[in-house]
Amino acid sequence: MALHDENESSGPDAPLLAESNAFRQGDSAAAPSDDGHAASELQYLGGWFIWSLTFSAGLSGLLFGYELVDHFLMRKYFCSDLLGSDLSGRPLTTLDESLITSCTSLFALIACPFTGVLADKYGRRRIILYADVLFALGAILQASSSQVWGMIAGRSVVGLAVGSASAVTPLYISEVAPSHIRGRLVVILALLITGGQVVAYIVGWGFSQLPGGWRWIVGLGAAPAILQFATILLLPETPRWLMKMGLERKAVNVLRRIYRNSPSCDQIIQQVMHSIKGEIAAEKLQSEPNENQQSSSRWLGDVYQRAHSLFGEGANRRALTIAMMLQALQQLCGFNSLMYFSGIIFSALSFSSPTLTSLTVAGTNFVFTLVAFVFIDRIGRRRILLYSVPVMVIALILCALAFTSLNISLEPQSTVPGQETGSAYPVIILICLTIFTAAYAFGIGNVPWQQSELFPLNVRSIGSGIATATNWGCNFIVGLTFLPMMKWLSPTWTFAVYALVCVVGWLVIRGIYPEMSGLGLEEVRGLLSEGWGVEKTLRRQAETRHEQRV
Ligand SMILES: O[C@H]1[C@H](O)[C@@H](O)[C@H](O)[C@@H](O)[C@H]1O
Repeated sequence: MALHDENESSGPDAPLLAESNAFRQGDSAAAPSDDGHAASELQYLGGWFIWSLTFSAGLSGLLFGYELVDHFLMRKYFCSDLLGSDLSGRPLTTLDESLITSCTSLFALIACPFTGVLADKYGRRRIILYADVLFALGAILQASSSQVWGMIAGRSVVGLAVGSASAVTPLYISEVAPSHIRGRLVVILALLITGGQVVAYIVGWGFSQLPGGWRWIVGLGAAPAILQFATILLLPETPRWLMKMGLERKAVNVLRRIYRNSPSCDQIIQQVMHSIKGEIAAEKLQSEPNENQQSSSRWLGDVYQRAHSLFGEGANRRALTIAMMLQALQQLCGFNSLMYFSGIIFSALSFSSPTLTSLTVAGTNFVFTLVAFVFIDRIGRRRILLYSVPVMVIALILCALAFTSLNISLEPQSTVPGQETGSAYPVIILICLTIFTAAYAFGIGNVPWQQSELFPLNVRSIGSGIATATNWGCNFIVGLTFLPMMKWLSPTWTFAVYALVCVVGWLVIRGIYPEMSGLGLEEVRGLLSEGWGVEKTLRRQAETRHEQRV
C-alpha cells in the first residue's frame, strides 16, 4: 500500500496514520521525543530489576570473551603440545589444525544474519536461551571428544552460539534500557566480554600445565551458559518485541518493572508506549501484508520486506553503514591480533613471562572498559571515539618506530638481540601497546556494541545481525593476516598499517557518526532520514549543555 497523504484522516488506516504522524512530527504534548526526560528522570539510575536483567543477559559477553581467548589458546597450543596425541590417537595434521581453529569464527559469522531474522520471529530472550544450549552442548562435545571430528563439531556448535549471542544480546539490552543509561548498560556487555577474556587467560594458564588440562579449558565454557539459562528463564521479553507481537498488556507490565522506582513511572510508560506504537504504525503503513498468503510464505515475505527496507531506505542504509563501519574498525585496528599473538610477540621480545605480559593486555582492556562504563553516557559515544582513536594512532606509530630498532623474529624460541644488552625498546613497545589497549577499551572496543540503537524497530534485529557478522568477518581477516604481515611486511609496517586504518576510521567517524547519547530508540529514524544527523545531534547537545548551565 502506498503512503497516504499526511492529512488524510479517514479510511481503514486512519488510526495508524494518526499514530504514525503524531510520532513523526514529534507532537510534543502527546509524544515527547524520548523515554521521558524530566529532570528528575535523568537522575534515575534504574532499579535492581534492570541491572540484574542486564547482568544476566551480559553473561553472554562472558561466554563470548571466554571463547575468543579459548580460540586463541587452541591456536597457540596446537603449535606446542597441549593436545599432543589426545585426539584420534595421533598428532594433528595441518588440515586438522586449520579446521579446528577456523570453524568457530566461520560458524559465528554464518549465525549472525540468521539470528537477526530469528530474533524477530521468536523473540530476543528465546534466542539467548537457544544460544546457551548451544554453548553448553559445544563445550561438552569438545571436552569429551576423543576424535578430531568431535572437536571440530564441538567448536562449530560453539561458533553458532557465539555468533547468535553476540548479535542478540546487545539488542536485548538496548531494547530494555532507559535511554539515558542505555550506553552504560550496553557497556556492561563489553565489560563482561573483556572479563571473560581475563578469566580465560587465567584458566588457560593454570590448566595448560596439567595433562589433559585442555579438556577443562574448553569444558568450563559450559558453566556460565548453564547459569545464564537459569536466570534468563526468569526474565521477560523486551517491551518493544512484545508490542510488535501485539502483546500490549505484557509490554506495559515489563515497562512497569523497569521503571518501578522512577518518580514519574506512569508518565514514562505512557510516553514509551506512545513512541513504540507510533513506530509500529509507521512500519505497518509501509508494509503490504497479503492475507491470502500461507503463514510460512508470509514470514518469508516479511523477511524480504525487512531486508528491502534495510537496504532500500536511506535512513536504514545510513544506520547500517555506521554500524558496520564501527564494527569493522573495532577489528581492523588490529587489537585482537594483540590478544591472540601477544604471547608470541612478548616471547620474541625476550620477556621472562610472556603469558603474564599478555595478561597485562587483557587486564588493561578490562579496566579501561570499566572507565568507559563510568563515562560513556556523560561524554557521549561520538566524543569518546574522537578522543580515543588518536591516542591509538600515536601508540601504534611509536610502536612501529620502536620496532625499526629491533630485529625480531616470530619463530619459537627466538629472542631480540638488543634485549641482552639492556635495550629499552621492548619496554617501550610494551608501554605503547598498553596505552593502545587502554584507548581501545575506552572507545572503539565497546562503542560498536551500541549498534542496535541506530536501527528502527522493523530492521533493528536484522541490522544488528549484519553488523555483528561484520565484526566476525573482520576478526577472521585480522587473525588470518597478522602473522603473515609481520613476516612479509615487517612488524614496523604491520603496526603502521593498523595506524593508517585508525586514521581513516577517525575521519569517517567524524564525518558520519552522530551523537546517539540520550536519544530514545524511536527517535533514530527521524535523525538519519535526511542525512547523517551529525550537525543535528551536536546542536542538540550544545543546547542541552547550555540549558543545564542556565
Ligand atoms: O568488544 C570486544 C572487546 O573489545 C574484546 O576485547 C575484543 O577482543 C573483541 O573482539 C571485541 O568485540
